[in-house]
Amino acid sequence: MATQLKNLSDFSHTTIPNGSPYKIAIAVAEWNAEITGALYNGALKTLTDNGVAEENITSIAVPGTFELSSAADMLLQKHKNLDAVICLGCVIQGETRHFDFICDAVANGITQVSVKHSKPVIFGVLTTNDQQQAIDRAGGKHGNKGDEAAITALKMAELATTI
Ligand SMILES: Nc1c(NC[C@H](O)[C@H](O)[C@H](O)CO)[nH]c(=O)[nH]c1=O
Ligand SMILES: CC(=O)[C@@H](O)COP(=O)(O)O
Repeated sequence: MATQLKNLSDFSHTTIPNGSPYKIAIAVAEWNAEITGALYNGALKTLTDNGVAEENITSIAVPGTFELSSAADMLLQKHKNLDAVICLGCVIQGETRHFDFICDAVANGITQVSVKHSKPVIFGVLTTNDQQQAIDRAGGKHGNKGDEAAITALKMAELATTI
């Protein structure tokens, strides 16, 4: 179902795992900072609301969305006890093909880092046609994708302990 039809931040809230056992990192892109700041605030609140201790959350900033996968790799390399990394960014379509290269690179990069480390690396990246679509998904009428990324991190962290 498309986001247009639903506020996805409401999904599965009844089954969010208790986050108290987990250590989570958040990497956030500085590009489109108003949007990524809102994603970050949503993710942070969702983690702490669900029991993740503040001292168990590591936050770092990177210049742009393109840098998120290498940042996630560095975090997982350095902090072996992390249970998940949440990557937050916002790429807005411009006039050229730049958008496609960044989106492809970050989606593939995050997948590769996740598989390399066998750890959840969450794709909390907005890839929108315009600024309004981004606003709508960063605490606007379609919810906050930062919340969803945090819930996904908790679900995947729990899955890793049960598999
Ligand atoms: N245009 C957007 C960018 N561009 C910057 C790249 O992410 C990257 O930092 C640069 O190419 C250097 O490697 N980043 C975004 O997050 N959002 C954009 O819309
Ligand atoms: C990611 C983009 O498409 C954008 O920020 C770059 O803009 P442009 O393609 O107009 O150079």
